[in-house]
Amino acid sequence: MAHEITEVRAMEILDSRGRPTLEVTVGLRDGSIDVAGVPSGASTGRREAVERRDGDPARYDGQGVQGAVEAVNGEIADLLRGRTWTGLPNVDTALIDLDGTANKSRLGANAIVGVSMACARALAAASGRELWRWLTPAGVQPRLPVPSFNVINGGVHAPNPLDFQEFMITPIGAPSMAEAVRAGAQVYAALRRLLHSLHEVTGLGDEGGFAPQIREPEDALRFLVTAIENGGYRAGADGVMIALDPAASEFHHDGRYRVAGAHLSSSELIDRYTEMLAFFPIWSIEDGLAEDDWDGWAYLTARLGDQVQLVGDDIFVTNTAIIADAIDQRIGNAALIKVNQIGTVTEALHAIDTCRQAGYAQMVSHRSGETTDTFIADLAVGSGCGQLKTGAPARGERIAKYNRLLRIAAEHPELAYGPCSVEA
Ligand SMILES: O=C(O)[C@@H](CO)OP(=O)(O)O
Ligand SMILES: [Mg+2]
Repeated sequence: MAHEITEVRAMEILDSRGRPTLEVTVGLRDGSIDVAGVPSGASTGRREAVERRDGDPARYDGQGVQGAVEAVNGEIADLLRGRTWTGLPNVDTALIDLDGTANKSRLGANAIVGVSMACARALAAASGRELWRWLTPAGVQPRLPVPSFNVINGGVHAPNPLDFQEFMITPIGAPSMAEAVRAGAQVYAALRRLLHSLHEVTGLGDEGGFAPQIREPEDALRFLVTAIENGGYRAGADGVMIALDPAASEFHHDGRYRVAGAHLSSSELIDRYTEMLAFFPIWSIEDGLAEDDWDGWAYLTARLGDQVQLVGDDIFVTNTAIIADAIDQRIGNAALIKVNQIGTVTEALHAIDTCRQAGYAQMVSHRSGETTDTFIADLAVGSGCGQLKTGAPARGERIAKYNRLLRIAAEHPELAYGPCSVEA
């Protein structure tokens, strides 16, 4: 069904790091009106869609988004308003064409993604369906995703010497969404008690995980296993497993990986992962190597791809063309899906579909800078991908997503839960 867009506007709001971002409102002739908050990354891939920042040092240290706001209120509103649109792909294609660059840098990916998300919401409302249901592609079974809670933060997300960025706990063995969230919260509480007892600081990183003053990744893994057990769970496939996002592009310099003072080659870092897999219940490693190290990734995938999920984030940037190349070259076996990394909802759904066709798993993801927007919870459910990472079970902007999942689960007991997207 076609809809006339009658209203498109944006304003500057703050994200969870206290940096400006956009809130976009889209309204339709039938009266549906909806809003989206735009997230923002810190460890960004080189080939991501580019967010537009003002650069005026007098405003928010040059981080303002007034230019992107003006792009929405001006050029984009002029394009969309007063015209009838047959659906979101139609709107998203028009936005891509209007921008005219390969990386959405002219209007700004932050401007475009906000419009795309708000439009999706307004169109869903007009159809009388919940967003997750409206987002579900034909032939796909929606499902509740297993959550990965980022409970120890390092890298560029925390002021500690830990080089690996994210240490997540995934309640693989939980029987339901509600029990998975409960497990996340119990282990998080147990981890806080453990760190206190060790006189470690329990200050938080950008995604709400603790930021202890440790530097060896294995120390963080030991903390996690102890916290899982202290929280009353088994560390393993029938209980709570561990997912890592080293975000290796951030510590890759001059062909070497700098981990806790050591300068490792790709294969030495892969050896280190192999040892970690032998000693700890790790089921997923994201960005285990840098985005430019495709040879290393090929070797990593050949060595560990049948034992562990290998997720491409910085290397794939939710870009269907790059993912298709990676599939051809047997690089990784899963993709992280971030809507703002590619810039429109339609393209993110396309990336998910490309993965599904090739048997690559998909994990929908937040950004380290977030608002209380819960779009990704609906996207994770609607796409049927089976996996979502959205930070610690703490801090409002992360909790908003987990609480949205709890609400969907409570209202729809018919929805399956769990991480088996590839077969779905
Ligand atoms: O690397 C990542 O996966 C993300 C989200 O956790 O971080 P950022 O948003 O800073 O890119
Ligand atoms: Mg990542």
